[in-house]
Amino acid sequence: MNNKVRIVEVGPRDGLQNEKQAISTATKLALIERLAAAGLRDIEATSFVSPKWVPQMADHAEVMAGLSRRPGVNYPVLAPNLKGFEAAVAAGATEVAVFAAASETFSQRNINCSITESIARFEPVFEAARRQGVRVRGYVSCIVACPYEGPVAPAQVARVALRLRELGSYEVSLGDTIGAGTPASVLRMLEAVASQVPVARLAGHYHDTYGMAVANVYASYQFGLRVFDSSVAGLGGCPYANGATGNVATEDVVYLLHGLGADTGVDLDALVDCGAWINERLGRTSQSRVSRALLAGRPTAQDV
Ligand SMILES: CC(C)(COP(=O)([O-])OP(=O)([O-])OC[C@H]1O[C@@H](n2cnc3c(N)ncnc32)[C@H](O)[C@@H]1OP(=O)([O-])[O-])[C@@H](O)C(=O)NCCC(=O)NCCSC(=O)C[C@@](C)(O)CC(=O)[O-]
Repeated sequence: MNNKVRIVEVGPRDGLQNEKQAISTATKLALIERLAAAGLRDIEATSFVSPKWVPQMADHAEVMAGLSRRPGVNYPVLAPNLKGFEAAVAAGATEVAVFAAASETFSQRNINCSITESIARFEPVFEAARRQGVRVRGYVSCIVACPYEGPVAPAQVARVALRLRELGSYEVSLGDTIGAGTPASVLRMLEAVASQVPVARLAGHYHDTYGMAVANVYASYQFGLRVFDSSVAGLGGCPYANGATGNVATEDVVYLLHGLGADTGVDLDALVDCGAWINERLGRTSQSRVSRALLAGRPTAQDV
């Protein structure tokens, strides 16, 4: 079986979008550059959403203008509608991500419209993207549970994922937004989604609120997924769920996958240094267990 895994690093976007403190554009760019130097080839750089809704991403055009754009590295951005798409492309984006939810209430709170309305807003984005040769990724949030509605039916996740795929998403990323999933609930969801969308077109995007994210990555890898979203040092949080933590830490995903014999192309030591650097900048402690262990000089599975 294919052992190549693509990691989509979402730290500069999902990880930073909820940070209340001011983070300079220079710091964001330095983070992106360090991630690229550590071997990440897909780095979600920013989002072209309303600065009234997400002030931390208001410098999206400056971030895009300042990228060093290493060959072979993609810098996708979020775009919730045509306005965001046009601004993203004008800023030099060659890949965008639209984001829907499997829960009506979450859709309303996150993007101020119903699921059906969100799909209608995405249609012109896909059309424009096709004309301009821009790749589009689709996200589905609340793939296991919604902070307002509780458990979400796997069939509903499959419906939204299929619609995003039919519209032209090259890949659909499945977001456990509040990190409530367990391998059992994630696998139930994956079985439903995989009956509509090929596994090779799916990505796992798991938050770590309940400490289950690495287990969910493992279960999904065994199921056949080969693309995972993660955030260096586990940066992030969710504004819609009290106490929700960030994405699964990239360091933990890389350590897990390398232990399974998978090839991520990521240099774990350089990634750990990058995580330590951004944590120091933000005054945070790492959410990555692997990073904490390595920085404390503990032996790795390769040593013992
Ligand atoms: C989607 C909207 C814009 C709708 O917001 P709205 O208020 O319904 O939009 P509107 O079309 O009525 O426009 C209202 C104002 O927003 C402006 N506007 C309209 N569109 C844009 C745009 N693209 N960029 C900049 N400005 C925009 C528009 O020009 C207007 O400006 P005004 O006339 O009041 O000055 C808003 O709800 C929004 O920006 N929401 C932010 C959502 C967000 O970024 N959430 C976090 C990312 S999703 C996520 O984290 C989950 C994920 C992907 O990681 C997966 C997972 O873990 O589940």
